[in-house]
Amino acid sequence: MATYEKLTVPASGTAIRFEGGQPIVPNDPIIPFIRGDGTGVDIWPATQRVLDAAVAKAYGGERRIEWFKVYAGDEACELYGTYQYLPQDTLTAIEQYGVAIKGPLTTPIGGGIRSLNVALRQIFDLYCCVRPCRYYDGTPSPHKRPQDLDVVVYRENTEDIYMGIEWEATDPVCLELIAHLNDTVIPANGKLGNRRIPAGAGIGIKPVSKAGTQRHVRKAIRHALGLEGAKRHVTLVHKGNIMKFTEGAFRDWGYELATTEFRDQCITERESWILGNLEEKPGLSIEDNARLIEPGYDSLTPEKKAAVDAEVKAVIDAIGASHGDGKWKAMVMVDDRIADSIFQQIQTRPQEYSVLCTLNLNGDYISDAAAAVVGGLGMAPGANIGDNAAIFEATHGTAPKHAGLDRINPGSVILSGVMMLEYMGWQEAADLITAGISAAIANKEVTYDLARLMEPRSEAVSCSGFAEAVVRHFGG
Ligand SMILES: NC(=O)C1=CN([C@@H]2O[C@H](COP(=O)(O)OP(=O)(O)OC[C@H]3O[C@@H](n4cnc5c(N)ncnc54)[C@H](OP(=O)(O)O)[C@@H]3O)[C@@H](O)[C@H]2O)C=CC1
Ligand SMILES: O=C(O)CCC(=O)C(=O)O
Ligand SMILES: [Mg+2]
Repeated sequence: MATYEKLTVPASGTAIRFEGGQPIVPNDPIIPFIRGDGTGVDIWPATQRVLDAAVAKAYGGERRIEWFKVYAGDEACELYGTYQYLPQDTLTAIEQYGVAIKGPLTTPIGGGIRSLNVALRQIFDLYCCVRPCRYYDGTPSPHKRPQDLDVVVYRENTEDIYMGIEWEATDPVCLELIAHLNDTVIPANGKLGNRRIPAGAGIGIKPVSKAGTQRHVRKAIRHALGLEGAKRHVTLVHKGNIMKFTEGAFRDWGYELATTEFRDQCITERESWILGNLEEKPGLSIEDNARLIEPGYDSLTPEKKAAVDAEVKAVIDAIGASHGDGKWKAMVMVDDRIADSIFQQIQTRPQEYSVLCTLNLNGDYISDAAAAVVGGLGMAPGANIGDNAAIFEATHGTAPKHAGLDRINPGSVILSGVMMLEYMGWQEAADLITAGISAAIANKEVTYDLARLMEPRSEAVSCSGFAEAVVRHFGG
């Protein structure tokens, strides 16, 4: 039995345990929660109110959540002492109970502590950050057709520059590292010419591993396998043209996984072109097929032409029988897009995308951008999922200027709670909340962020008022 310095475990309730990466959920799970900094004081109570009411209504007392208050951020320092931002008690509780939910936590810019949010993801190896972005009818949006965007951002959560391995420009270790790189490592590479890291630079390291990439892509593909029609689609989003051995490798390792472990269930975009061309023109030669899939084929060098020809032949030989004759159309399509391009495409051609599988930093940016399309950060939920734990949290931060005013939109944390209920298999309670949110919005009972976008502008309800509206509208 775990011991706690300052926490009191709920008198009743049972721990969720994990088997083979899946949660085994009792009827009375103990769930640790972190209130959060800034607007956490507003959005957490609103969320708890909605989750409890939904569980009570859905299961009539047969199931209930036993909330276990744990501390992080400013609140933790008040209870545990200065600089105790992430006490061991909190880590022990999350480890013991497995599924937790949190409000946002402040991270200072530049110096000061490193992100507690990122630390929690790393400590519990929550390698997938899952952030769905879909439109709720009636939500005002700056976009003409926000309903066309329905994507899930799968953001790798433990690697990339978010690992926080970096050195300040004035740190003697940084100076030593730069000297070593400039004098030994860069010249030894042979391809870096006379490039030098400028004096006075800070240094950050961007690790991206094959194992880290593939366990993440695996979850993204499994997610797509549960979808239907054109939504069975995973896009590997990267900046591999510039960062070839990190972002480019992410793409390559993603395709490798799709075409080995998921070979029977996946088709890549290029493979689909090759098989599609053959279906349209059954006698098509290898060379003509190659010409159709490779823009500028006729201007390529003989070696490059031969490589495209070989690719076409290899695809037809390997999967022509298993995936051809249109069978590939029912499979998960795996393609890739360069990250800057995806930012414009989710605005100009949102209906073409479904699961956006990204590295850590790209996913951070894209999840905020996608949220903006469907009405802003007030409706942007998220989950951090690993094999032995999961922590649910909104995409947004602490929004400090709104803290304590009972006006911020609690929708993102409430929807993160919906994701938690779904993860636990409590779909009936989750559905009540989704219906309640949809109806509250349709009824224009919304917080300031959505009210100011409504035309005509509507009267805003408070944060707690929105929670009450959601509960009132559980029936839809
Ligand atoms: N996972 C986490 O805990 C995260 C923590 N952070 C941290 O939060 C702090 C503040 O970050 P900041 O850059 O200001 O970003 P925030 O996401 O906290 O807020 C930026 C703006 O987004 C809008 N917004 C945010 N949340 C909501 C909401 N629930 N409802 C409606 N609108 C919302 C508000 O816009 P407006 O005022 O125009 O209405 C707000 O001023 C930083 O310390 C940052 O590191 C940031 C992201 C995630
Ligand atoms: O941890 C933080 O302060 C910011 C994290 C963030 O922006 C995110 O997870 O989306
Ligand atoms: Mg972010």
